[in-house]
Amino acid sequence: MPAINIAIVGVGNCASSLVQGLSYYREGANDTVGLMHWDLGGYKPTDIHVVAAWDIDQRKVGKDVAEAIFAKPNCTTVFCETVPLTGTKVQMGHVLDGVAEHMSEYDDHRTFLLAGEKEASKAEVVAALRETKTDVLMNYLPVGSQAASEFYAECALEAGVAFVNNIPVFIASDPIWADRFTKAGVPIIGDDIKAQLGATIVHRVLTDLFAKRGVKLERTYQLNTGGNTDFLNMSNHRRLASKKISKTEAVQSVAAERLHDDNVHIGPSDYVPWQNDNKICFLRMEGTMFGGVPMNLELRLSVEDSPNSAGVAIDMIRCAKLAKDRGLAGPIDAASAYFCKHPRIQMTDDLAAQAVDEFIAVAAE
Ligand SMILES: O=P(O)(O)OC[C@H]1O[C@@H](O)[C@H](O)[C@@H](O)[C@@H]1O
Repeated sequence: MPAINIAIVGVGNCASSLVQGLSYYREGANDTVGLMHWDLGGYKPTDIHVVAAWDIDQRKVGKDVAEAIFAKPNCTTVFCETVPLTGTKVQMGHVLDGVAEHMSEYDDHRTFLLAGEKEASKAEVVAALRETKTDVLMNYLPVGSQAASEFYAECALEAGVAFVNNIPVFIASDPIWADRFTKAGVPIIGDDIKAQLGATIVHRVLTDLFAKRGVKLERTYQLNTGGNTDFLNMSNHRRLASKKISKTEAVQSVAAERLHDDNVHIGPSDYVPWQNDNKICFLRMEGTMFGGVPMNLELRLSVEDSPNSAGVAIDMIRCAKLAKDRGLAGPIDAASAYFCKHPRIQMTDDLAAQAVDEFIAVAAE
């Protein structure tokens, strides 16, 4: 199998976990533990190589990706200390609204923004994608980066590179963008990555269970706290809107009956700096069961957010490459439904898992 060349936009915690994972699995340790697929349609994690990367933070720009992933403000757990140099240097990106809160507003770090460093133009990004023979572009910009995500989506379209939209900005699920990818012959998977065993999938599976067992879900909340830049960004409500829509729709879409807005509260709830990349989710579900008798369920989930995302990203990359190999274009619906919170077409996670397996089997033929 040939290699899969990926480019990364936004060398934050999620990118750090992904790149660490590529080394972790390359070293042969724990071959398959923590993966949904070791061999996905003939592609293994060891086939993935980072060939281009963009960021806008001086602490990362100019460094090899293997070093930039450990630069501040990244704070995720280091589970692979020795990541060999990739030979790929982080380039200055295009800023627009793709700037994290800690750099834009109440900010000690503004100086780290590369004043004087020329921003990458669209032509330069497209040329770099072509020169490096990038197969898949991973969008890891901060939540709320609408314009910047659209800029890189445009670059992917022009370069004919598959686009994986990990963030809650609506591109794969937006009919106009979906149509543009279809017409350009370019596959896209998105929107908003659903963590391996995160708040969304747990909440969805339990909501589906209520539906299947005939228990009427009356009220629910999902409160999340964390201390990474994602949570810091989301303390700015302007950047939060699409994230709340994405997370809420992910749960509403599997409920037997849509809950009234007053009875569902799902969102990032608070920024707790000392938590760093540890995310804690508090979940409550209230229902009515046999005989109209009430019940409730409470759950607390504690996860390291970024490895939890990387465990899914490693499969999205390979599905995007399989789609590209097969000449598929536009949103890849099975993969988007299984791996993302806000796909164009929602499915239960059981059906989505089955649809992904079928997609892999057909795509690999
Ligand atoms: O735990 P959930 O609800 O699946 O959400 C997790 C993911 O949500 C994404 O929006 C974040 O950018 C990721 O950092 C995170 O891993």
